[in-house]
Amino acid sequence: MALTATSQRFFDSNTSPGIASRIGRGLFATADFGIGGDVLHIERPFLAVLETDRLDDTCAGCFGATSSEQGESIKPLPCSGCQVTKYCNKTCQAQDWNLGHRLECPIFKKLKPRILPINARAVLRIILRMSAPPRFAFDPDELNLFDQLESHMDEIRTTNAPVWERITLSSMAVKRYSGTEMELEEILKISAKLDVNSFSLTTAAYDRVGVYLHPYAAIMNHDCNYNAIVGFDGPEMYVKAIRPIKKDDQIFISYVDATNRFSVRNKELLQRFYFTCRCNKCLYEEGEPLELPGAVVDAYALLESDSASYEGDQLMGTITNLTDLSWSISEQPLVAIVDEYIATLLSENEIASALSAAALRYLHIDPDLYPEGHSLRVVHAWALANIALHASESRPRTVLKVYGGIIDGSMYQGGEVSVNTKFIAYSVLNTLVLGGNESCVVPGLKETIRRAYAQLDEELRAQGTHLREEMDRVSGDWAKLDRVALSIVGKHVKRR
Ligand SMILES: C[S@@+](CC[C@H](N)C(=O)[O-])C[C@H]1O[C@@H](n2cnc3c(N)ncnc32)[C@H](O)[C@@H]1O
Repeated sequence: MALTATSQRFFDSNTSPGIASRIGRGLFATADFGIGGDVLHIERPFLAVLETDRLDDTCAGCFGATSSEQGESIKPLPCSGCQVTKYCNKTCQAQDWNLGHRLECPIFKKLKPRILPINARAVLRIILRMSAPPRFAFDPDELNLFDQLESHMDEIRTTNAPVWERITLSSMAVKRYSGTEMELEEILKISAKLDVNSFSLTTAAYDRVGVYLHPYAAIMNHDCNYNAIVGFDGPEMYVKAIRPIKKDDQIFISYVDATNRFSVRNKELLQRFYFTCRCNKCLYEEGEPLELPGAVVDAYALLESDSASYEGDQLMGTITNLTDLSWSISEQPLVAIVDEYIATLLSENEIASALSAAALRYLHIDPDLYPEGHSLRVVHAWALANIALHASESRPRTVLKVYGGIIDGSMYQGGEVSVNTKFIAYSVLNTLVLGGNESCVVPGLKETIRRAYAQLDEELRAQGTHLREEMDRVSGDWAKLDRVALSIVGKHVKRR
């Protein structure tokens, strides 16, 4: 299983594969890591393919990293051969060309205007590179690792008819369009491996743009109480420690949203990855009551429906129904409903309400759910700063609604308050950049945050505003924002 010097060129790792008790192979630390430490950094993907609906607006070489590096959005231009994939520049194009586009480009061109679905494009690329001349083929060591991955093919075939049908159809399409002599059964196995071993390819801020596979990263096992987190900076994958990891500890990531209840996590792990989790958290929570209150069942049903149809008022109603039950604000499904509420308010251009909800997440939900420096905590703080900056564009102070209700047993009247949103943004960015906490976000996002902070700092100084002298007013605004945020879930919510 050792990798030779050929493969090591493409990734840095202080890990080594080993046998994990009862769950096959796993990756183990060969050094100590502090929070934010780079457990694994893979520069060159084995496979990274865009979602079909991102092909038009996202570069298939850097996956948006060049735009965020330059601080402005770049409109990618189509490949002159197939016109299907698009690129920021020649460097991005060459990157994708060498990772397999040269092999698939004529097939995409022939199929136009039809575009194969993401899974079929991913499997096609694997098949083409497997049979390509050595110059264009996979690194032999990486391919050898890919061969060893589990496929769970029999479980998929016997227990998940819709997935099996999708895998079968896309494998048949790949066989036909690639002209490969590989047996269909072999292609089916590759498709199944992709399904159970791939990662969501995301932007640095965790928006899904495609699918990613690397057979070394795929050795990492899952634990609902994970110690490392995956992030992407364009095509580069980072795995960072979210808490201190000691040499010889096993590296665990979470394959699913670990903030979910036991039953939800387990259903997802079984349906998507075909295993029953054996981690300590699951063993401990296994006996959780199955009967959930009606409002909770309704909230889960809402989360399973199409998010494009959500409305802010409807989500606020769901939040109220859950808080009426004294449901904790850092317990699912309330956490996911608040996330959807923020996204929906932004799409409705309800910036002031989105700011209040993002403040609730920043001040009261994330600190309960994630350790300091956890990527999602940083990404949510960055979102709050951006919403506040957006609000400050129209007027310096934003009026926010306070809902009436009971907080800590005291009755609060509803009403309005106003806050200086530029100061709110500045203090969030200041904490992110100078707060002294190690963060698990990828270098590209760290740099983007640092640049935004420097720019705002310069702007405020040029206006003669010195935040140190404004501290009283800034803390006053935070106190108001806190009141606004808590009033969203006001009834019965205890302060931490
Ligand atoms: C992506 S692979 C990880 C590497 C795998 N252990 C191997 O030996 O190749 C995922 C598979 O590992 C096993 N696995 C990972 N985490 C597990 C967990 N928490 N509980 C039980 N099985 C787990 C399951 O068989 C799962 O399908």
